[in-house]
Amino acid sequence: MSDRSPSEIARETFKLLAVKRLAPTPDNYQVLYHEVAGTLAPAHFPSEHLRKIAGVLPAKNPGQQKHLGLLNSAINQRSWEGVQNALIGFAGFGMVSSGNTEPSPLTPLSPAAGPLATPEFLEQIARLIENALPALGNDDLRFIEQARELVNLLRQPAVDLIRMKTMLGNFSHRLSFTAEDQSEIRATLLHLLHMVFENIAELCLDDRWLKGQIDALIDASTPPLTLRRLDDVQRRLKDVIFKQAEAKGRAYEAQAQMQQLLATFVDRLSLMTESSSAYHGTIEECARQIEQAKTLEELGPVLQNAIAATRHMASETMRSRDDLQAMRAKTESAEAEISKLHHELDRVSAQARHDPLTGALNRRGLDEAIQREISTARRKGTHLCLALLDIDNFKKLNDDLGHEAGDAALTHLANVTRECMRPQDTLARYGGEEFVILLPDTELEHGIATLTRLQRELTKQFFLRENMKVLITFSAGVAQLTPDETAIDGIKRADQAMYIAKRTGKNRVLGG
Ligand SMILES: Nc1nc2c(ncn2[C@@H]2O[C@H](COP(=O)(O)OP(=O)(O)OP(=O)(O)O)[C@@H](O)[C@H]2O)c(=O)[nH]1
Repeated sequence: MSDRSPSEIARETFKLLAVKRLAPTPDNYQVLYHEVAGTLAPAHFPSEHLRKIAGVLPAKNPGQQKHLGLLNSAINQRSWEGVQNALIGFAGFGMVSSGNTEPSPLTPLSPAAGPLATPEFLEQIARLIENALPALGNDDLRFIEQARELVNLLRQPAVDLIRMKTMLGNFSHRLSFTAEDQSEIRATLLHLLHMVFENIAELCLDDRWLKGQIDALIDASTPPLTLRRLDDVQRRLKDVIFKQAEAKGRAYEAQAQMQQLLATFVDRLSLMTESSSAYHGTIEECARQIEQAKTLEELGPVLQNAIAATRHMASETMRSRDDLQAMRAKTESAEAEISKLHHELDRVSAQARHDPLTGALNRRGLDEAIQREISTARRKGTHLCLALLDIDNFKKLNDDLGHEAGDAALTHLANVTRECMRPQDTLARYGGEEFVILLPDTELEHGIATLTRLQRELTKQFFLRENMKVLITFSAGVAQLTPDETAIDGIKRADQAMYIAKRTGKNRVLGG
């Protein structure tokens, strides 16, 4: 330790700074001071560098400003501990300050919290978990409980991050199992559904309509699934169930008819047996009396008896024959009625929700689809467009090329439209040569663009008839449904726009 006075040491230090050509900074001065004084220099403290860092740190809110102030004063005091605390405080701003119950982004959640662990960020994780839950089903009660606990914890004003980390880890572990289970269950259910369809197909080999529907069902329920395709499965299945219920009813009816016929037949048979055994008895008795008769007078009453018994027997037989004939006629007429019903049913069920010619939905199918789309759009707050298109000069096409060509042109249009549509769009045959397209989540401008694209597509994909390229054009009206408009009003607006498109030259798409 030097015995010189501090002012002497200071003078010596300044000389040394000059000799060593060092800048007279506080750090350099301090180091040389201790060298001259022979005292132990404290560890180097990079005040200048730390001040530079403090200078570039953001001070966007009072919390950051406060901790920057603390940092600067710690640098001035050359306190590593103060610097460390100020930096941790700066990084973890965003917790409830003492004495204040309101969540505040100004104070740290905990020393371990990073700058992202703000209440907003934690709320996002809580919502993510809540939104994911419905997709994972309700089977695993422990999993749901765990998720709820986690969501509650995330929403607490002062989050224990260590506990949250452990719970998030456990949750994510369980989530992976549950998600795997769900995917397995889905695949197995689909497999079962296919088996059910195949089984129905086996049972109705003789019914071409049902077989066609079953093939379509198997096709529509093959992944990748979309809500639209599942909806198609549902509608087709309803048709199949309807038709099978009717077929079962018919089978019961035929069976009851048969039973009645057999019962009458057995009745008649027993009556005839009774009458014929009585008749045989009478005839045998007559034969015995004839054998024993000695005179012609004795034979008279016996013959009378025999004739009466024979007449009775003949009339009984006639009655039974008439009854059976009437029964047969009744059965035949019932059979004819059933067969008529069968044909009617074939026609009705084939058209239950799909148009048999184009495969598009029919009016009934459209009514259901439109109601569903309207409620989805209202629930999600999205836009729904309805487009109504009518083929131009279709009568001429029919007249020039024949009705069959007209049918083929309708099918062609439906096929090209389906190719152009998104999976969530719906095509329905509204009338003879009129179609409706439902465009969910679509604003008017995009609805019009979609129909214009379909027009262009039809100029590329010609309808071919006897090696002739026939251009099919249409006029269309598009309406975007307003929040409280009914399906009928929406279609009416689209129809009016389509009508104007026809009146103003055809082959046009107009907004309604
Ligand atoms: N081939 C066929 N023709 C049909 C069908 N449904 C309706 N039609 C015919 O479509 C034609 C429609 O004729 P119009 O209503 O005069 O319409 P258009 O000839 O297209 O005239 P614009 O609409 O003014 O362009 C009629 O001749 C109907 O017989 C069908 O399923 N198949």
